[in-house]
Amino acid sequence: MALPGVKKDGREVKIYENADELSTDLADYVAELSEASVKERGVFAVALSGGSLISLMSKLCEAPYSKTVDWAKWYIFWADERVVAKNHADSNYKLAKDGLLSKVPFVPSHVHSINDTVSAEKAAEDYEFVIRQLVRTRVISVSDISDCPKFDLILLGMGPDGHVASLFPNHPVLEEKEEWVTFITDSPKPPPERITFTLPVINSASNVAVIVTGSSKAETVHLVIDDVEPDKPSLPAKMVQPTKGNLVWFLDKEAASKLDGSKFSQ
Ligand SMILES: O=C1O[C@H](COP(=O)(O)O)[C@@H](O)[C@H](O)[C@H]1O
Repeated sequence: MALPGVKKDGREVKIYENADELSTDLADYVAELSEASVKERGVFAVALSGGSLISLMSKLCEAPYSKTVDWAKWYIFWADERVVAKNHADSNYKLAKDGLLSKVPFVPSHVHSINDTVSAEKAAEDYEFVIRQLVRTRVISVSDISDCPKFDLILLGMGPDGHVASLFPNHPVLEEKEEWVTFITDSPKPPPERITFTLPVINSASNVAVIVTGSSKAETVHLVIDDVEPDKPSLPAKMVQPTKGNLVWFLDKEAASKLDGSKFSQ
């Protein structure tokens, strides 16, 4: 069960005793959104990230969710991907395949991984093309205030430097307003070549969840959520502000340890 959290500026912050409790509630949250979306639209379009997120989603592959979630209605995407072969240890697809996709009955043709045989630039272009096709057929909704895709759920992690997806601090792609998917070849965290959803796409989603654990990220969580130095250039995680969608932060106690305590009394 979450410790007392807070709802602020449309953003919900949930804090858990440990990663195990976070994982249980995250499974519940994703399963509920899946059910609501399938009821409303007949499908659930969800974008994953890599990193620690996938092991924190493991409870979704266990009972009761393994049986109750309508996996056949899921369409899977990646909010970011490293441009490496799909069987490479750095691949976000491989991470999800080993930890998630191989454990429950997803429809293989609904799993939209990147083209790993081309350059980062071409992979981003191809991925945006695939998303455009699925927006056209309404597998992915469209935002009513921009022409951006409106994913039912985008799941993000956050690095200690405040990066989300492959949007890194001070990188020019933070300014990208036209493309839905872009690429970088100079990631400060290896591997250097990556593709990533842009901020307009992330901020057009119906639901965005940022899942963060561990004390190494506590200072950045504090800077982002307590809005320290609001006038300074933003950390990428601080720029995640869905225009009309819901934003939920899932934190364990360590990641939340530097938050202003007063903000978390009910
Ligand atoms: O490089 C990446 O890092 C972030 C954060 O990873 P974490 O292991 O610190 O949670 C991840 O969300 C992103 O997808 C990945 O490519």
